[in-house]
Amino acid sequence: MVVRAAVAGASGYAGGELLRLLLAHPGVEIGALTGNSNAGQRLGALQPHLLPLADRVLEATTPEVLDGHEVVFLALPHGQSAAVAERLGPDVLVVDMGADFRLVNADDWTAFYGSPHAGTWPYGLPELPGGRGALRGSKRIAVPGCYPTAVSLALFPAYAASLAEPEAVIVASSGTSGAGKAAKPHLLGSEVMGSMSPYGVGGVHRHTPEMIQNLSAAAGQRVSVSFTPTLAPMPRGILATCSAKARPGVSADSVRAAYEKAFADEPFVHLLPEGQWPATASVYGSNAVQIQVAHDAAAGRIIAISAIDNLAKGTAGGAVQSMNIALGLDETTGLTTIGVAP
Ligand SMILES: NC(=O)C1=CN([C@@H]2O[C@H](COP(=O)(O)OP(=O)(O)OC[C@H]3O[C@@H](n4cnc5c(N)ncnc54)[C@H](OP(=O)(O)O)[C@@H]3O)[C@@H](O)[C@H]2O)C=CC1
Ligand SMILES: CC(=O)N[C@@H](CCC(=O)OP(=O)(O)O)C(=O)O
Repeated sequence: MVVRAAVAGASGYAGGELLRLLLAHPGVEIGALTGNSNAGQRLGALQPHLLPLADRVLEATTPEVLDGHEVVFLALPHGQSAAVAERLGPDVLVVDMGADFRLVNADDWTAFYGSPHAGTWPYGLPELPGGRGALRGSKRIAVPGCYPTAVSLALFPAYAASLAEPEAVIVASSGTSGAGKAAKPHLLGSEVMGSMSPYGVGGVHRHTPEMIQNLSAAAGQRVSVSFTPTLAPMPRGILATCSAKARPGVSADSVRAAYEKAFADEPFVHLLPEGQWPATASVYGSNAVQIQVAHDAAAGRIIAISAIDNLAKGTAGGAVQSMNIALGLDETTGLTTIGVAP
């Protein structure tokens, strides 16, 4: 089976990474490529690493250009997907890499994104409890945010096994590509190089409600989340350090056993051997997730650390993995766990 896939937002970072993966996917033929301000440009001028597509010209992002494909990926700024998606037919598999359809609670959407809620689609994080069932045969997929991917995978086993109190504290560092290609003053090279800095502090980052949604579903009760993102001087990668108070009676052995059970059959999530720690360099360019967990007995806390590539498992790789499940393909088709090092 070969499906024809269009990519909206092909000039951006997420769209570019998606095309890199789709070029190596045996079940996908690349159809229309669209942009916004760059419509009419050669892709080679914008994504020079995608040599086989260098002479393709970006079209405008319209439903007419995107319709007629079996799969349409939307790699657009949040708030832009809904108007396009609603004009695509019900038989088209639409995979939204933006935030528009991730949240269940409309009030959360409005509070963090400041616009009316477009709706909720099946959530593209297959590793979560019940995750694959929601995606099989679906024609609509909401790809998770990059931080919620890293954080939810690091902490859901502790909540699913009732090992942690319902309050989580998370500090996560992201590479600069997480913010997209558009120029922003705090992302100038001279601001970022050789420095790390926090942003979105105090419960205001828009990924916070998404983390609460995922962890609360795993726990079966509301989990509060204190999330502090930091910017790291690297192009890609997220390292999420997550901790929660351990419930009475929890031991290092019970924590380890819960994580081993959660990830035993996962093709992309690797619980590292004890004593080895996740590193963004190890997952660079791959769909792999590295996780390690420890029980800090003195502090009475569980510490779970994850590393992902924000553009791979954190968006484009996660999108392809979920597309594979929706289409009934092997989940790993076209995806690698092999990183690039050093
Ligand atoms: N970067 C990352 O690590 C992650 C990104 N995402 C999500 O993926 C989506 C794309 O992000 P990213 O690639 O980083 O962003 P970029 O800024 O790099 O790319 C944005 C893309 O959207 C297009 N675009 C901009 N404005 C509009 C508009 N009004 N209508 C239609 N198209 C428009 C741009 O086209 P043009 O260049 O032609 O103007 C470009 O192709 C976002 O929703 C983002 O949140 C999700 C997880 C991680
Ligand atoms: C480093 C950096 O700025 N990262 C971005 C990640 C957000 C992102 O891409 O998420 P969505 O998919 O939800 O838009 C940020 O914190 O805003």
